Amino acid sequence: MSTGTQIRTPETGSIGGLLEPIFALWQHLHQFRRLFWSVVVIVWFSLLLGIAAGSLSVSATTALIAEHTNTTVLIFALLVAVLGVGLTAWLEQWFAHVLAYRVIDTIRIKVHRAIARLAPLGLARRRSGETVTAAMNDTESLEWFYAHTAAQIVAGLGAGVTITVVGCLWWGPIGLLIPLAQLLLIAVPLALLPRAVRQGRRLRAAIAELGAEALAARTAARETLVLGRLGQVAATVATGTSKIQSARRALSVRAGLEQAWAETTAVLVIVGTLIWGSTAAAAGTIDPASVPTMVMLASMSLVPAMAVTAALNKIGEISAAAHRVDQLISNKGIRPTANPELAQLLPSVPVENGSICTENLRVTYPDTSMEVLRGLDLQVRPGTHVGIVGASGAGKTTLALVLARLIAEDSGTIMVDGANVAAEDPEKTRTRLVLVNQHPHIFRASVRDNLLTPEATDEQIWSALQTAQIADHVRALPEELDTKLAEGGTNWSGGQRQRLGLARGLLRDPSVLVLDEPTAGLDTATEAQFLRALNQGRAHKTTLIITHRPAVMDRCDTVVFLHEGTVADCGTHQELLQRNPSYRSVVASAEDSPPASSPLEGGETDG
Ligand SMILES: Nc1ncnc2c1ncn2[C@@H]1O[C@H](COP(=O)(O)OP(=O)(O)OP(=O)(O)O)[C@@H](O)[C@H]1O
Repeated sequence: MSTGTQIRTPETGSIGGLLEPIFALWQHLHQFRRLFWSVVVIVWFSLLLGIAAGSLSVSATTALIAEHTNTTVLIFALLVAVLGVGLTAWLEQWFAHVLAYRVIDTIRIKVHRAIARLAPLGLARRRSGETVTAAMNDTESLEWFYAHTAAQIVAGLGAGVTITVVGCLWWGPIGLLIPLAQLLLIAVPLALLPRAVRQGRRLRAAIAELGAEALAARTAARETLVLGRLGQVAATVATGTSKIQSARRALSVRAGLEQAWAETTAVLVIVGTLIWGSTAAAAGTIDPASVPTMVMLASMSLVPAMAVTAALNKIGEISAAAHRVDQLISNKGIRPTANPELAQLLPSVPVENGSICTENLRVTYPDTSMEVLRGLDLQVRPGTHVGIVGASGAGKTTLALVLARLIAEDSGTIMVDGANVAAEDPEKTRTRLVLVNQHPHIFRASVRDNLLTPEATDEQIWSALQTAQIADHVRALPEELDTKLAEGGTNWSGGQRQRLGLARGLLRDPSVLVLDEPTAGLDTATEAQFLRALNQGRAHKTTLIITHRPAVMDRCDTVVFLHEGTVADCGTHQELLQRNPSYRSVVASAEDSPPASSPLEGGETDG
């Protein structure tokens, strides 16, 4: 079963593939750079204080055993260092998480904006649900980077350099062994980074795929049962789960190896220092009392590298999640925006409420090369009811989407009410031109709230419900307009949901109403009543009706016949039937096919 998930996750991992998403993550930090550097300083202090506390504890113990006079100073310094460790640990947790939550909040907003940009494409391809599942999981997993990785790597490297400098000042050139030991410690995690990236991508892709499958199984629950595909769904879920398990297993094996290497290296460094210190003490080159401190310092000098290793351990998975989020955020979709310069260049034309004019309109969907609208010229006179007819794939819905400014044109002009829509905010155009989908979304809210026009009076609401042929049904509900609907409108039939969607559009009373297959879920009698009511309710107002139903075509003032993204013909239904054989065959095939109905998911059609 394919997921249709929007985000691609290449299987190959490389340092370039790792660095690009990590760089994108750094960019999100820019806005919070002060907080970030505060965390770096806190972690840096925390690491150094830890090293100091460890070393001081050994020095103090040695001094106590040797009954030196300066033990009080050492014990006091140790206490300060221990308190410092506690304080910085607390501050690190606090500040690092504040930083992480703030950055994640901004990413979440960017993800939501990206989804809003892509949703109109999702309307046509019904894939936004998968995108949301993947994007939200991936975004959450970035918390680890901002809270436990980014500042820790920078501070770890900084503390490593500090220790090296101190070591060199103290022991001379022998201090240069410290960075060598640190490099040795992080050598394996660094060498395994490309593998970590590959494993991370495999895991994130498997998680997203399973999420998408779960969503698809929920959406297609009825088809699954009716067509006896329950076993297949279970098998798909089992395959997805085992893919996640195998990806996690590979990841743990690698992470375990890195950890084992780090710990072995640390032990080797400690043992090496002990042997060297004891030999030097025996030879009388150094004070034997300084050997324990030296060993402790050697082990503590690896703490920053340990911190870097721990952070590198997760970096592959983080990079994969970042890659997916970045792909989503940077996808521009084809959402139109206003061009204010155009507004100044264009001569002001008289406003004709309800007029539509397109010239040489061209639209191509992203990630495809096929032009869907190919130089479409359309003229709609104000106050007319116009049918948009064409074979499946002719571009009817695409025309509706571009008119409603949900997707952008490649080129060409669109004038609505005499105004060039490219020059104005799409939101403004949508106050004058309202699109009603064939499958409207029903919110978990009252009928009234579902109409999405809070300022409407009860009288206006009932009139819209009446025109949409749903008033009787609402009147029969226990609390009429205040009756709560289930999420997705699952306690209503498909036809009822569709009529509620129609009422939404009618209530807005725009100068242009675009209806996508408004009667597809209605029986013939209800369709006739609806068309009569629509003619009365929107007399002298422009209505574009995308339809496959001959009865609707016949009621329209004009029918625009689309063929392969252009206007092939235009006239009344009867005129087109007489003169256009292609139109005749489209109408004939519509008559032959059973009435289109709403999807089975979550409700039944009453058509
Ligand atoms: N989001 C999308 N991405 C890529 N191609 C798309 C997308 N939506 C639609 N298309 C393609 O654009 C063409 C026109 O689709 P459109 O939905 O506008 O046709 P239509 O005339 O409304 O068809 P129908 O009567 O079957 O609903 C089709 O070939 C379709 O595959």
